Formats: sequence, structure tokens, C-alpha cells
Amino acid sequence: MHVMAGVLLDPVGRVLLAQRPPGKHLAGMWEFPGGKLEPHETPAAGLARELHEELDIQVEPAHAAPLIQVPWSYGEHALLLDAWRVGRWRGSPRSMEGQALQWLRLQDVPESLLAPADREILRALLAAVAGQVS
Ligand SMILES: Nc1nc2c([nH]c(=O)n2[C@@H]2O[C@H](COP(=O)(O)OP(=O)(O)OP(=O)(O)O)[C@@H](O)[C@H]2O)c(=O)[nH]1
Repeated sequence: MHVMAGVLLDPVGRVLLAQRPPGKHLAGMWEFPGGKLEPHETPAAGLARELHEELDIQVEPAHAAPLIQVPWSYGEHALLLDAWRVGRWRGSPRSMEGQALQWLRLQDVPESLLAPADREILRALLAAVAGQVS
């Protein structure tokens, strides 16, 4: 299973997180918005589709870039979590599927809040942002 995850950073360095709904796998944990890639869909197109469905925003493929791929296994269910950084979008993210959303300063995101596979994304992101500043 190939799962796209969008990393949206706002101009003041906050990242957008979505909470997994009750009754689903990893309910209550926070994740990067996204979802499963459909067959024959490119990663950039799947990411844009998921972000439109979940957040009602428009993302042009040129404004998204791969950040890290995390192969992960939750027991029997294995996935490739494909995180892309989204540099620009149209519209204001709002919850379209009932998920709670929050913007948190990147440095303030507790790893324990995140779905386990997402902790590697957070580390990659912190390293990338530190590299840009230095
Ligand atoms: N969207 C998303 N899914 C993630 C992240 N991290 C992570 O482990 N996952 C896992 O990836 C799998 C697919 O997520 P999903 O959002 O498409 O699917 P879902 O469980 O909501 O199911 P459904 O959309 O078929 O109802 C889930 O097992 C989810 O826990 C993440 O940052 N974003």
C-alpha cells in the first residue's frame, strides 16, 4: 500500500497535522494529511487529490516535492509512507472529512503525538529545515 502524506508548512514555520478519527487504525494519533495512492495515479496527482478531498485546497504538482519515503509495517499491514513537502497551495485548509486539524510549530511537535511511521518524517523535516537555515 502506497500512502501519500502532505507536509504543509506555513510562513511562520508551523506544520499542519490531522487527527485520525475514532474507530480507525491509530485512532486519536496525529498524522500528515493524505491517503492511499490509487492505481495508475502519479504520486503528485494522488497527493493533490487527497489534499483536495481532505482539506479543500488546490496543489499544483510543481509545488510539491518528495521529502522522504518511510517503509513501515503495522503488524500484517505494510505500507510505504511517501511524504512530500508542499510549498504552496490555493485555499485555506479546512477539515472536509471531520478530522480535527491543528497547526503546530515544527519544533514543538511531540513525537509521541504522531502515528509511529510519521516520526521519521518529522525528523527528516527538522533536518531539512535546519539545513536551510544554516
Ligand atoms: N494519510 C496518512 N496515513 C498514514 C500516515 N501515517 C501512517 O502511518 N498512515 C497509515 O496509512 C494507512 C492509510 O491511511 P488512509 O488515511 O489512507 O486510510 P484509512 O485508514 O483512513 O482508511 P480509509 O481511507 O480506507 O477509510 C493507515 O493505516 C494509516 O494509519 C499519515 O501521515 N497520513
